[in-house]
Amino acid sequence: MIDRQLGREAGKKRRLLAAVIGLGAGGGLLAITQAYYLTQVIDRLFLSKQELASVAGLLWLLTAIILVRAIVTYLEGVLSFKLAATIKTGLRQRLVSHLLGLGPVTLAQQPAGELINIAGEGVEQLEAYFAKYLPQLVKAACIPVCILLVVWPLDLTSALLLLVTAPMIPVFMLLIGKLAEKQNRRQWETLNSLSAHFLDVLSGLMTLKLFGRSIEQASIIARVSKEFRDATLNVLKVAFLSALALELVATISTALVAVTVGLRLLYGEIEFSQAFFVLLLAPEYYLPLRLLGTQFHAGMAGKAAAADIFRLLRLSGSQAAGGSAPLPRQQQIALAFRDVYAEYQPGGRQALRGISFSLDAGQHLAIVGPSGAGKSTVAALLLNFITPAAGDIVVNGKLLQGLSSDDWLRQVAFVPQRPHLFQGSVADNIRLAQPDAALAEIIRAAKAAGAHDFIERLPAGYDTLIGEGGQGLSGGECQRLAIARALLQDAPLVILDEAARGLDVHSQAVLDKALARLLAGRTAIIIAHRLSTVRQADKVIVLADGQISETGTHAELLARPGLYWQLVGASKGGYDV
Ligand SMILES: Nc1ncnc2c1ncn2[C@@H]1O[C@H](COP(=O)(O)OP(=O)(O)OP(=O)(O)O)[C@@H](O)[C@H]1O
Repeated sequence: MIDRQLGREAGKKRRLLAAVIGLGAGGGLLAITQAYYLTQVIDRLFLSKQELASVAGLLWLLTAIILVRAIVTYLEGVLSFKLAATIKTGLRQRLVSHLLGLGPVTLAQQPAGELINIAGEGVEQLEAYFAKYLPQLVKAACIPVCILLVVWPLDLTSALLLLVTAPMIPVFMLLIGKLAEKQNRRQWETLNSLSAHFLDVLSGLMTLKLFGRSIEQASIIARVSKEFRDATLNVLKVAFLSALALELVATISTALVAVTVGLRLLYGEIEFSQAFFVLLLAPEYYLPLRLLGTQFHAGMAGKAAAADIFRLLRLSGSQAAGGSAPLPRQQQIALAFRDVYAEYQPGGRQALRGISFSLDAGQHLAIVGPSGAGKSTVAALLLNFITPAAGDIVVNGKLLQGLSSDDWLRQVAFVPQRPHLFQGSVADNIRLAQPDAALAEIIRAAKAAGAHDFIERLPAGYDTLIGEGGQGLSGGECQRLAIARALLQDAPLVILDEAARGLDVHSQAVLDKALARLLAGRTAIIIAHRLSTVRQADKVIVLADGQISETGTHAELLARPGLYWQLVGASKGGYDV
């Protein structure tokens, strides 16, 4: 009935949990006390015909008990929501930092819509589990036992009736529990798939429109939505059915106690005060069990979401953890790959097989090769997105695996083909590389990146909002912003994934100048797509199927009829792969 992992989470907040349990049990004891004093008041007033004044003390006590009971119920509600909120916040923070720690490669393998749903709606589902289901479960375990202990010495027949009928409720719950769990799981999975599909369609809308497939996708979303509606209706059906059955069991059981007590009262086998006390306690006895039945489904929904939350928390990533050796800021960086192998899944296809090369400080290396040859994997290794499966990467004589990842990544500027612009101002997007940079430094970097002029033309200059929901920028403009970021970072190693094609002559000339400023005096690894870039590189390596097929300068490579010669020849001297 308690999910082990969620139980462990609650156990971490022992004090709050104990307070919630204490208040719940306290509320139960107060209900018994209230019933006792109410019996006393009625007995003295109506059967013993005492004056109202003689029971004034009892009435005050009764009022105080009712008041304290209300306060206890209120506090229990507040604390159980606090317990749920604390666990939810902690779990969501853990989940987000774990997902970020997995790195971009592993994260890209998970459906984004599903991740958003699990971290958002999934964690929210736990509120009902911790704030309602769990406290109710504890109350259902404590309060009936307390009432039974009170009724037993007073009236054995009623006590036996209570004892025999009570287990019917949990037994019935267990019986429908499996069905409810299955339905909740199905509903949750359908919601996950709906979110994943919707996000997929949104991000690929342009492609879908181009191929005229957007209507088809809309009907797929409609179908999944219908599945979700059906799954929700099934959950509700089970919930209504079980609530009805539980109410029925509780009502019949209460009536059974009432009838036997009434008959015995009629034949004088039991005193009025005893009978009335038992009658008042009987509904209080079944109430926690009945309420547990209604909270049960909320609990099952939380359990279904929890399974996914903990699955993600167990997921291990391919991101290199890095070592602990500090790497103070280096003026220059020399690099060497020694027989490096790489794979994206343990035991999976090898993306790089025995790569070795070295690069002196300040040298520029161009990596060329057909699609899928492993060019981006070299960059992914240097950016610690993945760990080498074998072999060593050496930075200024030290093993990269042993170096602090934060220290290392501060010294690497990465300019991807399609840089991501975050929601925020232009200045904030450039400042990403150095959060405390002054505006003057940002403008200097933007000028060197050839971005200043177009930024000035934007509606609010450096304060213009870009990214999602903001002003759109062209591909060339985005690249120049990324170069400005890299210039501001002023890192000794630059990794550049050159955009393949698409810029007009003027924009390309501006971009080339910006790149020349960025690369000057720095060690650089360039995933090259243009012949002009390869020509200027100090070294070129040609990758094919994860291995180095040739290495040399542009002139040396062109002099022999190898893969490079073929690549350049195929592009009629323009090399644009
Ligand atoms: N995230 C990933 N998960 C699994 N396999 C991957 C992943 N990224 C790349 N690969 C595989 O690794 C191999 C090398 O890919 P890589 O992206 O390094 O090639 P590339 O030369 O950069 O190609 P392109 O020029 O098309 O970008 C390919 O077989 C590819 O399918």
